[in-house]
Amino acid sequence: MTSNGSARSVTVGTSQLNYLQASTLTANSFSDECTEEASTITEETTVDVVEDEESSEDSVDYAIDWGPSSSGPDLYLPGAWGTQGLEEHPWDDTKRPVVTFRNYKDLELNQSESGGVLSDRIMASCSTYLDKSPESGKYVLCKMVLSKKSLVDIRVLGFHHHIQYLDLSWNHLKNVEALGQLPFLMYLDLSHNQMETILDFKAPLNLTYVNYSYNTLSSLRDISDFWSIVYLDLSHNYIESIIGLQELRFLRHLNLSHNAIRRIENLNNMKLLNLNLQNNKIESYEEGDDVGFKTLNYLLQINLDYNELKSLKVFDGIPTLQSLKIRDNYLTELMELTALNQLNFLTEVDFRGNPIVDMDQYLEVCIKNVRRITILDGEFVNPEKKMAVQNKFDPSLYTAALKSAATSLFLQHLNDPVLGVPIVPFDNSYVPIIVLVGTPGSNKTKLLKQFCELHPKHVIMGVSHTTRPQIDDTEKNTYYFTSSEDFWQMAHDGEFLTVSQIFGHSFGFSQKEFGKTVGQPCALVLHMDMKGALTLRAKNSKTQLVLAMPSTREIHTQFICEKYYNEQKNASGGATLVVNCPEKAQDFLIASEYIVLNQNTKNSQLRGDFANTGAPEELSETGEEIYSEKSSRKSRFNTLNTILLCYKHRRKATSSTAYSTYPTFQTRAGSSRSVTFLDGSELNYTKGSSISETVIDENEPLSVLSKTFVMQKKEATTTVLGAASDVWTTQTDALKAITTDILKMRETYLHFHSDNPGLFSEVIFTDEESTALTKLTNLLKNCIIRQPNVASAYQYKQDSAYQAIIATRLKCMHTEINSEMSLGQKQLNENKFYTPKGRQFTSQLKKSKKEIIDTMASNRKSALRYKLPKDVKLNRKTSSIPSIDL
Ligand SMILES: Nc1ncnc2c1ncn2[C@@H]1O[C@H](COP(=O)(O)OP(=O)(O)OP(=O)(O)O)[C@@H](O)[C@H]1O
Repeated sequence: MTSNGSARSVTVGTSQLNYLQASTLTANSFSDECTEEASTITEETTVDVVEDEESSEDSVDYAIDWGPSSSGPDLYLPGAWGTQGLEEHPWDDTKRPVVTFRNYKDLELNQSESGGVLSDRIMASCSTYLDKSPESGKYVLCKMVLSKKSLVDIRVLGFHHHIQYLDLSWNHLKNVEALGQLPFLMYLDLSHNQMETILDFKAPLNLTYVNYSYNTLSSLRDISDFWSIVYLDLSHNYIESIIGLQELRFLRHLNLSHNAIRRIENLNNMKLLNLNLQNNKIESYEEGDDVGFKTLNYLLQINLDYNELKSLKVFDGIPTLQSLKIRDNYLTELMELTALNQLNFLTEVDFRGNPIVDMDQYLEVCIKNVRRITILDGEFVNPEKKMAVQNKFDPSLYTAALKSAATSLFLQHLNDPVLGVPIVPFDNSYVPIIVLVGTPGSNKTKLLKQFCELHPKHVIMGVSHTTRPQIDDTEKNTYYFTSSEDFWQMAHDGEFLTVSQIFGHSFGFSQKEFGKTVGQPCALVLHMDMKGALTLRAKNSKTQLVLAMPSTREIHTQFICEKYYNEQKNASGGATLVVNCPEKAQDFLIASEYIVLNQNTKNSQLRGDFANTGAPEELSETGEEIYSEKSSRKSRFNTLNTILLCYKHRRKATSSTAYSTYPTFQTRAGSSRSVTFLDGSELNYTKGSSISETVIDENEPLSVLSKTFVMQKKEATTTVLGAASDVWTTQTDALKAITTDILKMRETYLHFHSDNPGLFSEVIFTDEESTALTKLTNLLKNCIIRQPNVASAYQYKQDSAYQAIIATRLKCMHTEINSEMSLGQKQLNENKFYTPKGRQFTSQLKKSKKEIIDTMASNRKSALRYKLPKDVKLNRKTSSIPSIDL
């Protein structure tokens, strides 16, 4: 025997060889030739066996180390029959005793063998290890590597029904019916053949590995008979659609790459771990029962490289996904990445070769949406980068608060303090501050008011500024209701200590408001969200935080419902249109001009920027729309008692049946109008017709109860924007959404509390009022009494140092005024102010005036920057602590 490995001689006992011979003969019906050869081996015959490190493809002889005391039937062979499936590499030749009777290369092929007919001779030289037959208990050949043998006819395999492992790759096979007689077949490699049909033979009992890659399959069929398959490779074929695989409930690895598949379909409920669909023609995501990756609840890896995908929506419902490869597709929208933000286990994504990769902020958006990302486009994502992105888009409560504190400090420093206003440095304040911290809708405002009424002498309620509209008169003293412009002007002027955004509105607590407790023996009590409270805390560590929440989720939900929705009055429900109104609401018209409402609409309110969203009073002769104050949308809706609500306020919404009877704007009797929708379709309507389609997009969300629609007017055409299905929602849905938001916030706050022990001085339940008020009172006592220098803060205005500063500033101003006056006097003397004719300014005067203004400005600046002279010392008197009777 020849070999290409290192040869060694082993003495094999007769009984062993007889056994080998016998078992192989009985089990495999070897040819006579083979039998003869085996029977010529007698006692003490020396057989060449080979240790070979190369693959078994060349069917080299392998050694069997029988061991000194081993005898035939009692031989121990690892991996007894049926256990192979449990091992990692069940047919790994390097771990097992392997047998081959002859070397394939030594065979002189006869005519039929050369023609591609598989014979026992070839099989004997290509078989490898033994295993015990479950039928006879004798050892039989189980592994057959028949790769690259130019095979066309493998019918002889039908006589070897113990084969478990069969490698038939790189042959010319078209028909494999004979495999139907191998009931124990587990591993089948038929890659690189000419197969046109998939698994066209009787299903073995436990086939687990199937490789049909590089064949000519153009379609699939129902292969549910082969239910035991775990690994299925169908790559490099011509398959156009995925069918017939759904019943393979043990299938874990499916390779369909390099085919002509256009749709991801018929994969529902499969337990795949690994799916390779690269190099196909998958284009778009379609909605449907059997399309997409629905209910693939085990999937870990998907490869969709080199397809034609434009959207990532298809990945929405794969909770377990860890790796997503989608190179060289047509992704052009960064927004698409938001589809991945629910995939909590996704750690590796590859978008190389897509247009989005070249977009600004690609990296940030990726990192933001794939929160656990570790490998992006083949490169490790640096944790610092991740942290930076997280701080930018989704900072932790602490980070957000610190950023906000830093911003407000920065703004304060940019702005000179206003002269004469006693601005108390917040960070050095001794004024006790108690902040009730909680989510919106937790009823803390009510509790706060009760607390202030309980201790009118010792508690001052801090009033914040807000851009949200006032709901009713009870809110009069709760906030300073401010326009957005004024609010942000104040913010930029550094007047706020905190700024928070809640449900699209801004809330700020001003330095000035804080100053109002100066000189009073009181504590300042206010309510805020967590970010605002932490900002105050960051600036003044003496701020006492109190977590104020309803005691249970159920009660919290109930409070939210009471606050944001009046269910009693909402008799008949109604559709809510979430309209995203652009800043210039005037550009929009509300479609249903007249809305007939039922009786229950007394509390309907118009909110938002609709004041000028008027429908035209009438049309002029030339078709122009004429507006008047009377026709403004606000007055119209007020008179008609229509329900138009800002979605973002979501409060006191009273719904009722609303009938849209007229289209948007008044058309002259009998005349008709047309509206062009997004998809280009047109809607014609005349006076009296009702319109039920709706849409809109962008910026501020508004709700419109009743089916109405909003359009953008552009000269002659009126276009309806957006897509109706996206924006319509019922009022109940809107309430659900806000409840979910707030309850989520509740969880975050509670976690924050448990993660930061000691941060909150007290926790109170807003639904247990008397206990809560007692706790607050005790806290108040502690706050006020334990402030050692409380009195000196109250004496601030009497502080001589403070007076010295003010005096100096006044002196500077005085100098400034004097210098202005003398300059004016000088010019007056020089007669530069007036023309001979009288009271008209000359250009020279204007110039002089400018000079005066400039001088004034620079004087004022220097006056304001005046620092405390070194010899003036702050002399805080520590007077006795005011008596507090609580
Ligand atoms: N200056 C501020 N900074 C930060 N958050 C603030 C500020 N003023 C008010 N808030 C918070 O804004 C949120 C919304 O205010 P709003 O008045 O709408 O609340 P609410 O729903 O009435 O609250 P509650 O039901 O707890 O009384 C509340 O959580 C409130 O505490």
